[in-house]
Amino acid sequence: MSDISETKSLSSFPLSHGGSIPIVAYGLGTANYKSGRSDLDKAVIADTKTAIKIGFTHLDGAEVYGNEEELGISIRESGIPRSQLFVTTKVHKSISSPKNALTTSLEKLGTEYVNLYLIHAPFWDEKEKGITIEAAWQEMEEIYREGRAKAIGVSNFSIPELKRIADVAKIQPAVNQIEYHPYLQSPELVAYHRQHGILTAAYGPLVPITKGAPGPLDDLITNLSEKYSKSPTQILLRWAIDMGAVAITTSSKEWRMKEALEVSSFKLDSEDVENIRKIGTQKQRRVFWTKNFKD
Ligand SMILES: NC(=O)C1=CN([C@@H]2O[C@H](COP(=O)(O)OP(=O)(O)OC[C@H]3O[C@@H](n4cnc5c(N)ncnc54)[C@H](O)[C@@H]3O)[C@@H](O)[C@H]2O)C=CC1
Ligand SMILES: O=CCc1c[nH]c2ccccc12
Repeated sequence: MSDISETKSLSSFPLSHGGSIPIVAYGLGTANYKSGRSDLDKAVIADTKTAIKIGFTHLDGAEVYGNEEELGISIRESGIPRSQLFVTTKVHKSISSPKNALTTSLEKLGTEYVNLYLIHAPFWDEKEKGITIEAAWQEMEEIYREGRAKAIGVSNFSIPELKRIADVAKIQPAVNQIEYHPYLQSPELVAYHRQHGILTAAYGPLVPITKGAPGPLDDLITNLSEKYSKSPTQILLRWAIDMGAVAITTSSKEWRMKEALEVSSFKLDSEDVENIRKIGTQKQRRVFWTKNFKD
């Protein structure tokens, strides 16, 4: 992770594959995902266009969210040049061939490249899908060399899975997108990221005030909210960023989107970052992919 002192007033973090990644992302995967429908979801388009209009430049999509077409339309209709946006998508269902999967995703997105392409999760049956983690990563590297992804990475990978990649990689992952918040700090994994130049991207950053509430941080978050005149949401998003992670959040409400974007304009004092970290360790809560992780 980046050094905490370096994050002051930054709106992006550098990526090991070149370029930079905005510190806050708008996610299309929880509130927005589309299940089993073939028609366009107009609400997703409206919400995503609002997100782009008010200033989100980092958009977090995935094959399995079923809304890459909606994301593509939102980008085109936003009027913001593609070069000013940072678009992520991920492969999971079609992991048998990441290269073919990306071809389909790019068609749906209506763009020639993504800024970041991720293997969504290491949880697949290698015999059934006919591909190992090592072979999947080698295809990801080809995608990077082709220029169809400006950076490549993974999501939900643990240290043993990252080591399997490290053993064969010519290009190490730039990012591991994981569930990360004060109640799920995965310190060994995050230390591994730091040692190997992998940026942590945090999904579920608000778990302590959503599915993880109530909890030991409740009083501290209320106090810090008063101290900084910022909402509990902003305190938690900023905590993730001040720990060196990109914060991926979502909402269909414009005021919540604005609230999230405003976290670029302040920074928590280091003792407050540390207090949240310390008190957060009193509770452990994983919300996503709970059947797959062995911990
Ligand atoms: N790679 C992966 O496996 C995963 C990736 N993601 C990505 O991360 C994005 C964000 O994930 P989330 O966990 O939804 O993010 P999150 O932890 O930021 O939660 C967002 C939700 O919290 C609500 N919220 C905000 N402030 C609140 C408050 N004060 N009280 C109560 N509710 C509040 C919002 O309205 C929204 O519904 C997804 O859309 C997706 O793009 C999410 C899960 C897994
Ligand atoms: O990425 C977030 C979790 C997730 C995994 N598969 C799906 C499918 C649809 C929405 C979210 C997710």
